[in-house]
Order: sequence, then structure tokens, then C-alpha cells
Amino acid sequence: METDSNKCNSNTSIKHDQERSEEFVQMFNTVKEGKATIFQPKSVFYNPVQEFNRDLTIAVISHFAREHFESLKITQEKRNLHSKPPSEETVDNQERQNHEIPDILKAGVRYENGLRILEGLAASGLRSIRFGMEIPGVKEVISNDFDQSAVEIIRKNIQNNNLQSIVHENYGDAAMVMYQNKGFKDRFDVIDLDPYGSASHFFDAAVQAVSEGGLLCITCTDAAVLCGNAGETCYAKYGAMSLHAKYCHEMGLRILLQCIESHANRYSRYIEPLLSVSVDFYMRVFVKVFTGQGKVKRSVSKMAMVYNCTGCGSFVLQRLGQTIPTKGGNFKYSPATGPPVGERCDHCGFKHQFGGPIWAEAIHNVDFISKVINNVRATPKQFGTAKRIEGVLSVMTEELPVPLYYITDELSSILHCTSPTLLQIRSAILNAGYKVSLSHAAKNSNKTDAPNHVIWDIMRAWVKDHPIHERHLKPGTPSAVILAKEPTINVNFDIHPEANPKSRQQGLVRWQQNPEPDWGPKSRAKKTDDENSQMLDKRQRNQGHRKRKAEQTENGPDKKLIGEFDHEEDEGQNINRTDPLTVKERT
Ligand SMILES: C[S@@+](CC[C@H](N)C(=O)[O-])C[C@H]1O[C@@H](n2cnc3c(N)ncnc32)[C@H](O)[C@@H]1O
Ligand SMILES: [Zn+2]
Repeated sequence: METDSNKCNSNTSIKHDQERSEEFVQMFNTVKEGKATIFQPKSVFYNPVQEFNRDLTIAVISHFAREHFESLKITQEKRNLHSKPPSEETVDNQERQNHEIPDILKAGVRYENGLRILEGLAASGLRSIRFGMEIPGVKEVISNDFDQSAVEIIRKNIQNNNLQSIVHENYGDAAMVMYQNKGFKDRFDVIDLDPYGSASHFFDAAVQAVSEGGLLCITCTDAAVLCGNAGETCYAKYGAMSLHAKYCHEMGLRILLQCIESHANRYSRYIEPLLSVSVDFYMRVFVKVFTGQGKVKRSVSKMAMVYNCTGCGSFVLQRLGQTIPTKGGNFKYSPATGPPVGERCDHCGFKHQFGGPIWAEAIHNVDFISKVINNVRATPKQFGTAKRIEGVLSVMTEELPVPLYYITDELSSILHCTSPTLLQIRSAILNAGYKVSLSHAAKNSNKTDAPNHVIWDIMRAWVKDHPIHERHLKPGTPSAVILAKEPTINVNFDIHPEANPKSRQQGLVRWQQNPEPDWGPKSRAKKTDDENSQMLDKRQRNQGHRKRKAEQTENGPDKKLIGEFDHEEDEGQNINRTDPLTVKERT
């Protein structure tokens, strides 16, 4: 029975709810991205620069969903061929509807046989909510974070966008959530990991918790580590030595793929990269994961070490293993033979650095990417960053599958000469009978199957036409040693008909536009006042701790040790994408 006091309480509570809701709206900014509108408190992470990352992910998963339903259809057709379908009456109507394989998939509708997606590190849930609203063919999105306040915001955002039937918030450690769902029936079709810094500590769980043929979407923002700024940290995190070479952005992607593959191999699984992108301040890879002991045996042959000349930057790959075809379509496996280089570089006489292992196979699936481009072109208004997606992905479809690249300006700077234009150097390579392409990871890059000596012959011929000052020919320097030799091939710089890549002819947005203020990886979200005062207490307690620790060491302060303490969180996040890529595209 309703009493007056109850009435009063319920009125008060309605009033409180309204006040709370108004307070809530005033406390937080609202952010609109794609179809989602979300509350975004300062204490929960948000980086608007990552819109490209989120748009691209939605474009990729949307096509993955289409393929998922196509394969369900094929399986169902095969099953129908071999067995008598149950009569209409025996199948419950609702059941049939839920499991139907529709011709046209809709977003924002729950499909019982659709994708189960986990966003392990969801912050405000923006990405998960966009998944729920924009990806057709979804069964469920679990939007997880281990920060209680973030989970609260996710819950509000789900309600606010009316997505309760598809998106579900979850509070937990991402690794634990994945371990708890690694059972055959519980695995996720798609796992998205988008942490601060490295994602490597999630790989072991992720490769187990993704379904057969499922998709991992992984960001690492510690690009500087992957690009050779701290090779020893890269080894600790990714099991490979990175090099600060001109091709470091692609090498970073290949280290990342190598690392995921080696984690997958421990569970008789292997990866197939769909798309690997190094843009802005981060790396992002999309890989499918499969199971197969036979295929896993080939993994070692897919890996290579890299010899990088410290004088002229020439590079040579050494595979770790060989896969040799035998009779009856079988294979035998053996260690690779080498080394492929002498003690000193053939071209300039300097020593080599040794990096890797890296993934030495294709990093993109061109067929898949072409379909993603077509879908984005068909709905140009869906994504705020559609133009950039089209541009970057188009360059990827043109990329040769050979690992790594030369940067034209770097070749010229070694020889202290002017640079050939993009069309001139590409023409010289093509006219010599080799292939060449750009890499999406660097302007003025030349991916080519031409051997190193051909590249240097082209540059020697260039210097003959564009002589350099004698002061640049100091004995023993790379330029003096390289230019002391005559070219062994006929070099022709006449413009080749295929020298100008299609993506360039079409004027697509292929490279990062001028960065806006605050561009870069964001550090952890700011703490509230309470959390700040707790941190201050801790800081005060620790004051002088490092100094005391350093003084205890026999040889005085160990800068490295202090450095590690100071920067562990942020290490590797400060990639300056203009280094070594400060170059404008040469025409
Ligand atoms: C970079 S933000 C995620 C951004 C989000 N994916 C987006 O697109 O806006 C990282 C989030 O991961 C959460 N996080 C960090 N480590 C975690 C862990 N082990 N398990 C779950 N969440 C974690 C943090 O609380 C933070 O909200
Ligand atoms: Zn050299």
C-alpha cells in the first residue's frame, strides 16, 4: 500500500534522479562520433585523433561480418544437400528467425548467429557502442574495462544509445576475461585490444580466446619501441630486436606480427594478416587466427632476421627456417643456411647491425582490403575519415609483398647528392627490370625486388649526372667507397609508364594531414581530486626513494635504472613520425 511518506519518498527520489541526471549531463562532455553520442568525463580516456583507428576497425569488422555470414550460408547449403531439412512444423518459429541467414545485414539489430565481439579495453565504450550501431550482423559486444568509473560510464552510454540488447558492459581485467572465455563454445569472433602503449601482455590470452578463423584487432602505441628507440625493451616486450632504420615503421609492424604468431604457435594456432597499418603514433594489425599443427610447422620459415648496414643502410634478410616441398604434397623442414652477408657490407665496407626476428611474409590481404575500400566508397558518409581510409588502404593494395623499403632521400643523403624524384627513381628501377611500390608507412619509400647492388648502381648513375663536391668523398666513408665503383647495369631514368602509382594519380589522401593541437598518444586519463591526493601522498612517501636507491649502488647513480623507473609507463609512446620521415613526397 502506498503511504504518504512513501509517496513523498518516491517523489523525492524522482526529483533526485532528475537532478542526478542533469548533474550527470553537466559534468560530462558529450562526444559524437559515427552514429554514437557518448558521455565523456575527463577521468575516462578519449583520444579524438583515434577516430581513424575506430572508423577503420568498423570498416574491417563489417566486411569480416559479411564473410562470416557468407560462410554460414555455404555451410548451411552443404548441410541441406546432405540431409533432409526438418519440416516446417518441427522448427520453432522464433528459433528459425533468429538463426536465419539474411541476404541483407542490418546494423543495430541482434543476430543470434552473428559476431560476438569483445572490446577488452573500452574506456567510455565509444568504440563498442559504434560497433553495436554501425556493424551489421552482430550478436553481442562485450565492452570491458578494469576501471569501475569507466564501466559506469559505459553503462550510461549503452542506455543513452538504446543498445541494451546488443552491447553489454563488463568490469574485469581484459586478460582474465579472455582466459575465462577460451573454451571452444565461449570464444569471441572478434577481439579488439586498444591499450595505452604495448598490447603484448594480452597476446597469450587473445590467441586462445578468439574463435577458429576469428579476428584480432590490436593496437600498440609504443611505436618508438617497435621502431628501434629501445631495442632491448622491444625484445623484452615482443621477443625481437627492433632497429632504428629508415624502414623501421614497417619493421615494427612485422615484429608485432611475429610476436602474435609465436604466441599463437604455442597453442597449435597461426595467424593470417588481413591488414597491418602504421600511421600517426601507433601500429594496428588485423589478423585472423586458425588452428593446424601442420601449418604451425611452417611458422619458423615465415620469420627472418635483418642485417642492416651501419654505413649505407643496405639491408638483407635471413630466414630462420626452410620449408621444402617433398613427394605427395608434403613438406620437410630444416634450418636455413647463411649468413647472407659477409662480415662487412659489400657496398660500403661498414659492419652490420642484427635485428629481428620479423614476420617476413605478406602483411596485408589485398583481396580483403580491396573489398573494404569498395564498401567505404559505397557509403562515403558513414565515416568521418573515409577519405583517409580510402587513401591509406589504396596504397596498401599497391604495396609489393617484399619486406621493408629504401627511402629515396636517405640514399641521397648517404651519397651527399640531390635526390631523384619519385618518378625518376621508380622509373630507373622499373627500366632495370624490377618491381617497385610505395609503402603506406613512409613517404618516398621504395619497396622493391631489386637487389641492393642495383639500387646503388642507380644512385651511382644519378651522381654521374648530378656530381657532388669532392669534400664528400673522404676516404673510408660510405659515399667514397660506394662511388669508387662503376655501375654494372645500364641505368635509364626515362619516365616509365608504370612509375606513377594509381593512388597518387587519383590524388588520394595517403599520408597524415597536418597534426592538430594535442596530436599524439594520450597518457592515462586524469585522476579525480581524491585519486590525485592519494597519488600525492604516495609521491611524498617516495620522495628521495630513487635517489637513496641510486646512492646505495657502488658506482653512484645508475641513470638507466632511474630512467626505467621514471618512464616505464610512457616509454615508447613518444614517436615522432617525422623522424625518419620528415620528407615531403618528391615529384
Ligand atoms: C587507450 S584506452 C581505450 C580506448 C578505447 N578503446 C577507445 O577507442 O576509445 C585504455 C583503457 O584500457 C583500460 N585498461 C587498461 N588495462 C586494462 C586491463 N588490463 N583490463 C581492462 N581494462 C584495462 C583503461 O582503464 C582505459 O580505460
Ligand atoms: Zn653498407
